[in-house]
Amino acid sequence: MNDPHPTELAAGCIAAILPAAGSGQRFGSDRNKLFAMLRGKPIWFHAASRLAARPEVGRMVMSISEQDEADFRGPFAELVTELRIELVRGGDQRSDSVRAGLDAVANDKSIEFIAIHDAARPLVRDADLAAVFTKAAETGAAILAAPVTATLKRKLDDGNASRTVDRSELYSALTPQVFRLDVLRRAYDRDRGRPATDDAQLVERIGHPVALVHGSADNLKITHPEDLRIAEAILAR
Ligand SMILES: Nc1ccn([C@@H]2O[C@H](COP(=O)(O)OP(=O)(O)OP(=O)(O)O)[C@@H](O)[C@H]2O)c(=O)n1
Ligand SMILES: C[C@](O)(CO)[C@H](O)COP(=O)(O)O
Repeated sequence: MNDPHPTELAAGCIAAILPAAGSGQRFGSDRNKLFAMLRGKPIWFHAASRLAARPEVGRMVMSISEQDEADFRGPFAELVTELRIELVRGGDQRSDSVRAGLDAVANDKSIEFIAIHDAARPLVRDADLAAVFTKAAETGAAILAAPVTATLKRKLDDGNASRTVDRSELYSALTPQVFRLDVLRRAYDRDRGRPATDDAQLVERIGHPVALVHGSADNLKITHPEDLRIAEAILAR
């Protein structure tokens, strides 16, 4: 049941970290996929502006690659300033990029929570942001997640056989993933570099439960070129 008295988050108590230092291999462009334009603005700007619009978000930190620095400090500089984004250097793995953002805010006494949001997810809904922020305030760790709707198969042998997987308790993890600062700091301090494709996995490893908050399926991650066309169609509604 939804808590009739959700925990209120103080204005400015969240630092948003946007990992934007990936190589976009699956997108197949010679530039960062986050520079692709969506209704006149780059993908990263759509993602960042939705977080920046929330009153709970007091700091915006984006992890960028060395090769993209000239773009963010040149043609994109006005947009970066408009959203008061602090740029930090990302790393080889997504978690290295998140850690760089975490290090930038770790000693800021005004920050109680960290919201990590893929800069590749331009369509996150404001209502979903409010819901995952509220749940994180209640539990210390919460992520947006969408129930799996397709029938899932596990590949057997070389793919010439398969088995159906029970999907009844399965969700696709989305972002933002929101954690109390001390929880995420502890998870990253304990991280010994084992692969992790999201931050919730690191928090699970220190034994802290991570709550799932129903997220809209249109909070898609721009991964392949066709995802951009889907995003354009959604915004054109
Ligand atoms: N070392 C990395 C890898 C990924 N990311 C960011 O994490 C988000 C989700 O990653 P993904 O969609 O996989 O982006 P890429 O890693 O760039 O894509 P690919 O796996 O196709 O190369 C993206 O905003 C990406 O820029 C990052 O900041 N640092
Ligand atoms: C964090 C994430 O978006 C949750 O689904 C996903 O794990 C990112 O994976 P990627 O391979 O870095 O895109």
